[in-house]
Amino acid sequence: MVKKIDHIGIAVKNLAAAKEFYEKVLGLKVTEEEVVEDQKVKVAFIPTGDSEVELLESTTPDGPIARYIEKNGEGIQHVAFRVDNLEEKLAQLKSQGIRLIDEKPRRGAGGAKIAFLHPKATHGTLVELCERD
Ligand SMILES: C[C@@H](C(=O)O)C(=O)SCCNC(=O)CCNC(=O)[C@H](O)C(C)(C)COP(=O)(O)OP(=O)(O)OC[C@H]1O[C@@H](n2cnc3c(N)ncnc32)[C@H](O)[C@@H]1OP(=O)(O)O
Ligand SMILES: [Co+2]
Repeated sequence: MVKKIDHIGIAVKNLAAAKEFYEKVLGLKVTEEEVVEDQKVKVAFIPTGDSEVELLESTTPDGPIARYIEKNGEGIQHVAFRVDNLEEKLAQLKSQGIRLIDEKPRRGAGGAKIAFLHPKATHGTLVELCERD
């Protein structure tokens, strides 16, 4: 079951500069920062009520965030939905013929289990599913 929007993933060129906008201008607070090597990103999480903003800076010129910015500029790169059982959800989507980027859960920020669905299968949005303890 999908529970809520877990986070909105925003691709930025410079994490420090973007953090400054969210903290100093919007008055929000970054609570966690982490490098996720598997995704070639450095992330900062900003809670906003029941969901979070995830700022993403690429750690390499060839990662998904670098490629996204190259094509589109900075902006919303994905929407992440919280699910209670990721493996079960992926099996269901697979049986429905939905194009998955990740057929098995990967390790995301904060130790979450994550998997991406292809934007061509979702009416144009890169969707992340995530399960947290
Ligand atoms: C840390 C973790 C966490 O939360 O814990 C994260 O979030 S990591 C977040 C970063 N990691 C990821 O994004 C991993 C999953 N992403 C990927 O595997 C890739 O970025 C893909 C989504 C498959 C795109 O790959 P690539 O750029 O090589 O493909 P491409 O440029 O040929 O794109 C294929 C088609 O999808 C579209 N497309 C590409 N990226 C898109 C996006 N972010 N949102 C919507 N559409 C997108 C392109 O415009 C193109 O459409 P047209 O053919 O019509 O032109
Ligand atoms: Co994410």
